[in-house]
Amino acid sequence: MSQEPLLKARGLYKRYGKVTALNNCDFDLMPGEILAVIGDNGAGKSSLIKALSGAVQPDEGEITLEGRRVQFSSPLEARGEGIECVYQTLAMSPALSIADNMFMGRELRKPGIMGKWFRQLDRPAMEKFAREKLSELGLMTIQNINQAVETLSGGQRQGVAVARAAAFGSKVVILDEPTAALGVKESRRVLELIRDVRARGIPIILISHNMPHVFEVADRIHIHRLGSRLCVIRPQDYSMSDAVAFMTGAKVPEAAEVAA
Ligand SMILES: Nc1ncnc2c1ncn2[C@@H]1O[C@H](COP(=O)(O)OP(=O)(O)OP(=O)(O)O)[C@@H](O)[C@H]1O
Repeated sequence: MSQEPLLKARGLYKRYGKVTALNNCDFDLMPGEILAVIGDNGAGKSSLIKALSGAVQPDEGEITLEGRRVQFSSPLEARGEGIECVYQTLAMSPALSIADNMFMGRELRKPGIMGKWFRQLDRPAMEKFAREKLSELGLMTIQNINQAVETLSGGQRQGVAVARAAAFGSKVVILDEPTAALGVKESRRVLELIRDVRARGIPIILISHNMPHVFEVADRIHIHRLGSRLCVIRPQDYSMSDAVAFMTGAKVPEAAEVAA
């Protein structure tokens, strides 16, 4: 690798009692790439992305962003550094509108003399921003920005979550199983969104069990096994069954594959 990783982790450990979810785990995300993270159930994929996005704090190890050491004590801190994560369980407020959901926790407020949290919400500005972002990402099938999220289809909801991450994730967008609950058409749209985000120069970490999706969009595939990175492969060099064999331990990668 000639370039420096944008986001890098070395020697991460995360223990939950007797379970070691991350076991001396390394990780590299290169600028502008779609990196898929795959692994068996319980391999530690979610623990890894939670550590990278501030949702859990590793017990040991080091994370660097653009060469600078970072320690996130919450997802809010990671967001402040431009790392946005869409978790498996979409963190949305169903009763709130699309625009409100896009801004959750960082609402725009009108200027005024009062303290920040007492100032009036700037609804027109938030709606304008949400509309612009959704249209940038080709999500204008959503007609009404004030529509409650609970009235959207699964695909539209996922689209809003991805749009939110893409809008605010200035450095890294992390998507945990973004197509898991979706139909064929809706999955397609989310895969297109992922490519759109990359086209804007923002790298994406995609956690997925869906091998065809992974092989379709990923530039590289990080294979996670027993709490750490087993190897990194390029989809054009291996078949899906090779990847599954690595994941499950049925096949052991060569040294060269580990360093890819
Ligand atoms: N909060 C927690 N408390 C206790 N154990 C946990 C916790 N979170 C994760 N684990 C354990 O850590 C291990 C790794 O879990 P993790 O969710 O990271 O795996 P995963 O690869 O994302 O799995 P899946 O594909 O099934 O979502 C598992 O054995 C899991 O039971």
